[in-house]
Amino acid sequence: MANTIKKQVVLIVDDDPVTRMLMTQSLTSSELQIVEAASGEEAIIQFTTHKPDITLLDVSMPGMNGFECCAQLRALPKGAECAIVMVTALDDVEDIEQAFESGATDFITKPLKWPLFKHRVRYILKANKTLQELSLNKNKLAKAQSIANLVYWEWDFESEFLECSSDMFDMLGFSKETNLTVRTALKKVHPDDRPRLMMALKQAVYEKQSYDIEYRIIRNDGSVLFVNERTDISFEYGQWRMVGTLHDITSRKQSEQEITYYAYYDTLTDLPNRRLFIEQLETAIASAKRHQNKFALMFLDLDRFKYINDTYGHHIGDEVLCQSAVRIRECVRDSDVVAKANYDADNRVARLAGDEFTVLLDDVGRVEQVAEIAQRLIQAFSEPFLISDKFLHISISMGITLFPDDGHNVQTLLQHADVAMYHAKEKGRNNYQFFSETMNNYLKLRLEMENDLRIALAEQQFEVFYQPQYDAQSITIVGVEALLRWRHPTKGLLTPDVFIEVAESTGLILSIGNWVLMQACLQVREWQKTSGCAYRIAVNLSASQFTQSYLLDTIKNTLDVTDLPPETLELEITETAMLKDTAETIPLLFSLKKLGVRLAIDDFGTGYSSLSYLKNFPIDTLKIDRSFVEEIVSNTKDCAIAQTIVQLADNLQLCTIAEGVETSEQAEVLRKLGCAEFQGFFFSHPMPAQQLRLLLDH
Ligand SMILES: Nc1nc2c(ncn2[C@@H]2O[C@@H]3COP(=O)(O)O[C@H]4[C@@H](O)[C@H](n5cnc6c(=O)[nH]c(N)nc65)O[C@@H]4COP(=O)(O)O[C@H]3[C@H]2O)c(=O)[nH]1
Repeated sequence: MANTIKKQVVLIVDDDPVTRMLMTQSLTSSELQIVEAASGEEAIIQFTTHKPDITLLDVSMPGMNGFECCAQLRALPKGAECAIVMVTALDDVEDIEQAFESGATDFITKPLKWPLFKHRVRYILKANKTLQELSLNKNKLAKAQSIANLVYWEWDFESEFLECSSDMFDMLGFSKETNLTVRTALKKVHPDDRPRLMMALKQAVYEKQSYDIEYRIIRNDGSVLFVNERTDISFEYGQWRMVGTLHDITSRKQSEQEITYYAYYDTLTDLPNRRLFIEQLETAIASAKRHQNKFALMFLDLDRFKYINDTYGHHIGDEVLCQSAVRIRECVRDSDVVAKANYDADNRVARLAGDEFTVLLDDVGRVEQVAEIAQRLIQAFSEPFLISDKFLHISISMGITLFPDDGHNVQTLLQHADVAMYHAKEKGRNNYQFFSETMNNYLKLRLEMENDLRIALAEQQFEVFYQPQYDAQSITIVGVEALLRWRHPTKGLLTPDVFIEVAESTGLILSIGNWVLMQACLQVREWQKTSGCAYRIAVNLSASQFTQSYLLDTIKNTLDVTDLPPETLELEITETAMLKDTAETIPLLFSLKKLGVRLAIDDFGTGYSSLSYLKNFPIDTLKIDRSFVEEIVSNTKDCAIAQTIVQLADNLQLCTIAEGVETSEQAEVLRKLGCAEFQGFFFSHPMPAQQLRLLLDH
């Protein structure tokens, strides 16, 4: 392909044809295209058509003179980029000044020196091209800088003024006319960042060390701009100078802050999350070690939160968490302990997960102070939460550990606070507990037990024992109570008092309970079939089994599978379980009753003893608790209570069965009181199925 170099265009404007001709002759070459105009008016037309690179413009022409023409050419498109050289015969200073004022690039005087003329024109063309390229590059640079949010400045160390790009005035909030000095620019820097920048500047001036730092600028409207300043120091033309760029990194900083927020804060409550809390705890440990002081860690858990979430839905649950966060914060904000340590109280509270919160109290002098705050927190939750027109009562259980007394590292402190919190839950919730080593051992045992229970279930280490229940008059067996036993591989045969509570709290009781139910029904059905007697089987239901929505289906299914006559199955439920949530339990009791099974209240007299519920509930039997039977012979009060229970049962046409009958005297008193049935060691201990079969056979 031919290499076509674009010719540069020269416009010659002169009313004298001879001058035009001579100029053309002098300039004619393969690189230049010559265009002529005989007047200012024609020059405008030619200029618009050819867009020349240089215009040689005669000053004195009839009509529009050279100055006027020059001014008009400059206003045309591309007019600013063309070199306009005034050709004047008048070697007069005023003319020259007027020429520049009207926008001329240069001037040549007549008479023209022809050997020099073409060199002069070529030189001006070249210079103009370089200038244009320079201006183009400058524009490109300015554009690039503006895209990159970059401004620049220059400082020659000796002067106090800064030379800067126009965008820098905007960035700092100065008008473009401002004579910007280092001092005035520094005033815009955030006071916290200023000393750092001044230090860098000093090193630059005295040690010629360039710098690269980030700092904040406060703009006139108060908004904060984050900038990154990079500098370069050089020695040029006998002078030290420093060039710097300022990069607006505000959006990057904001993104960084956002990322940090998501990484370190809980978006629901705005509290520090687990990660930030662990870092704070580490810092607290390091600081307490350095200053040899104490701090406290509180571990809070909302009581019944799961219930609220399940009952009212997650949006209410979330609101509870938010309001709880506010209450905890408020309590801690007022705390003298936190104020004393000059820490940001808001950051002392964290949300670890779900309904678990922590509070760090620094520089604790006396443990009593911590107890006061704990009490204040408990108090703060005594007021109900108002959420979506509902008043919800939520309490907290709290475990407290102290550094260094209860642990030296994050893990131990947290673990022990958790143990203490667990203990608070066990103590009936809505309270706080300080950690103690005994507590720890106890909980370790519990954990072991929980583990063993799972194994027991998987490896079928459970057994059902049966204790006969006798008719008080005939002393014949009318039924049996199924009682769970655990044949532990190392600890031997265990009774429920050792493990039932752990099974309850871990939920394992559900699987265990279902297993007992099935096992007992199968067994008693077999006895019924072989003996032809309608023996009754009493099975204990734990509170959690009783609140399971599928209890009814479980019972139905067990009856179906075992073919047991429903009226021979008696479900023993404690008073407490039955009265926990009567809105739910009453319909359930009626549904169970509809299946035909019998219902007994276990340990009657030890719970609420609210007699009013008896007439509302479809109950068949009251079991007189062992505690009343124990001293029934010697203690008149116990005897009176037993009597009242029997009379009450009679009035309501319920059956009574006395538990824990150990002596014939007790049996005698109870018989006289009118108690219908007996169960106790005096008659028979709980025993394995094979053993009981022998008893039944007799
Ligand atoms: N001192 C004394 N005690 C007597 C006498 N007669 C019977 N007992 C004991 O009294 C308890 C009666 O059972 P409970 O009140 O339902 O109390 C039961 C019941 O609440 C619970 N339990 C037992 N088996 C199960 C089960 O399968 N599921 C559930 N949820 N709980 C069970 O464990 C509790 C304790 O059961 P056990 O240790 O088997 O203890 C049994 C029995 O061995 C006596 O004359 N003197």
